[in-house]
Parts: sequence; C-alpha cells; structure tokens
Amino acid sequence: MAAARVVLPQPVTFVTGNAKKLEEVRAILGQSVPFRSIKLDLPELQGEPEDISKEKARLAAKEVNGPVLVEDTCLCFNALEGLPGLNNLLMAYEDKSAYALCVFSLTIGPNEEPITFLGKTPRHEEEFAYINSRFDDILRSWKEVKGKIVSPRGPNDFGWDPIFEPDGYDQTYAEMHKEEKNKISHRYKALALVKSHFADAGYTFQTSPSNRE
Ligand SMILES: O=P(O)(O)OP(=O)(O)OP(=O)(O)OC[C@H]1O[C@@H](n2cnc3c(O)ncnc32)[C@H](O)[C@@H]1O
Ligand SMILES: [Mg+2]
Repeated sequence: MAAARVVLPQPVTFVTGNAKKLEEVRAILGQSVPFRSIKLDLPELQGEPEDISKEKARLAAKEVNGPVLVEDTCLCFNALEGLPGLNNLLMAYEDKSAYALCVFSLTIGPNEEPITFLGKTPRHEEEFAYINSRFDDILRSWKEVKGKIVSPRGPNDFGWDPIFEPDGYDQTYAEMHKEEKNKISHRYKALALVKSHFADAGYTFQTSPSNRE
C-alpha cells in the first residue's frame, strides 16, 4: 500500500562503523536511496534483534536529528538454536548449518517510530505470531540466507565471509566476486525491502541529497 508523500529534511544517514558493510550497502542501493554515512558511538544494546535495531535507530535519529538507517547482521548457528556464536564452539557440533540474517531500521526523524526490515522468515507459527503481536510495522518477506560453516577460504577482509558457504554454492562469501555476493546476500535481501519501501513511500528531500560521507 502506498503511503502518503513525506518530505524528509535531509538525506538519510546510514549509521555504521563498518567500512565493508558501507561499501556493500552503497553498491546494493545505488541511487535508489540517497544517503550519506557516519559512525556514531552508540551503546551496545541487548535483546531481540528487532528491539535492538529499533532502539539503535531511535538513538541515532536523536543524535543526527534527521532520518537514519541502521543495520545489524548476525551469523546464527542452528546447532546453537539460532544463537550467534564462535566458530570454535561450533566445531564441537556435527550440525554446521547456519544462516545469515540482516535487520535494518529506518526512522524518518527523532520523534518518529522506526520501521524495521527483517531479512528473515519466522520459522514456526509461534514465532510468526510472536513477532506479529509485538511489531505491526515490520516488513518481512524474504528469507535469511541459509548455508554452512566451513574452514576459512578466500580473502579475510570482512568478518565471517571466509567461513560461510551459502547453500547452492561451492564458494564461500569471501571467494565470490563482490557483485555475486551482493546479488544473493542477507544484506541484499533486507535492502530489497528497504528499496521497495522507499519506492512506495515516495519520500522527497528538502535539501539536495549527497552520496558523500
Ligand atoms: O557499526 P555497525 O554497523 O554495527 O557495524 P558492526 O561491525 O558492529 O556490524 P554488526 O554488528 O552488524 O556485525 C557483527 C559482526 O558481523 C560481521 N559482519 C557483518 N556483516 C557481514 C557480512 O556480510 N559478511 C561477513 N561478516 C559480516 C561484522 O564484521 C561484525 O564483526
Ligand atoms: Mg554493531
């Protein structure tokens, strides 16, 4: 459903301290969502991924005093019932399956409620009901990226890319060409939701957007 047109006072600020993540978000969003980026020292939050993401967006929007986008990513291990974990710990388990998931939250201003984009499909009816009962503004229609944990292969310049081999591929994320990772990744899937939200909402900007930091 298309929302009413909203004029944003400034381009969206993507808040991250991770240069590799920023590179991918730039490549995936292209010109579809005008944004700039900054690093902010925000407190480490605890809780459910959706709660953490929303709270991060609220805190960031207060600091920036404008629209912000934040992202959190996690590599979750099925052997640990979806908990993010250390690769070494996983070695004790036979089940090396894992999934990468990405949560974005967008808030259009410091006094606005964040909208969360969850690159994850609830696993059970109960989980679905739980998420629905707590959040009425979560956009979720994509699945997380399933895969398995392997011994490291490929360049070691971005987090757990060398140890994550997505299902259906014989390369780890690190071994893939960047463009290929960006076409299938958890980040790509979650950003597809962000992009379609932007297209539907038809946001316009008061000041001319700049893509620089
Ligand atoms: O400032 P923020 O945006 O929070 O950046 P961060 O580095 O803290 O990033 P996250 O909390 O989202 O990610 C947790 C860890 O997962 C790593 N990570 C995130 N996305 C990844 C990806 O696509 N491939 C490999 N590792 C990734 C990242 O380097 C961190 O070590
Ligand atoms: Mg972080």
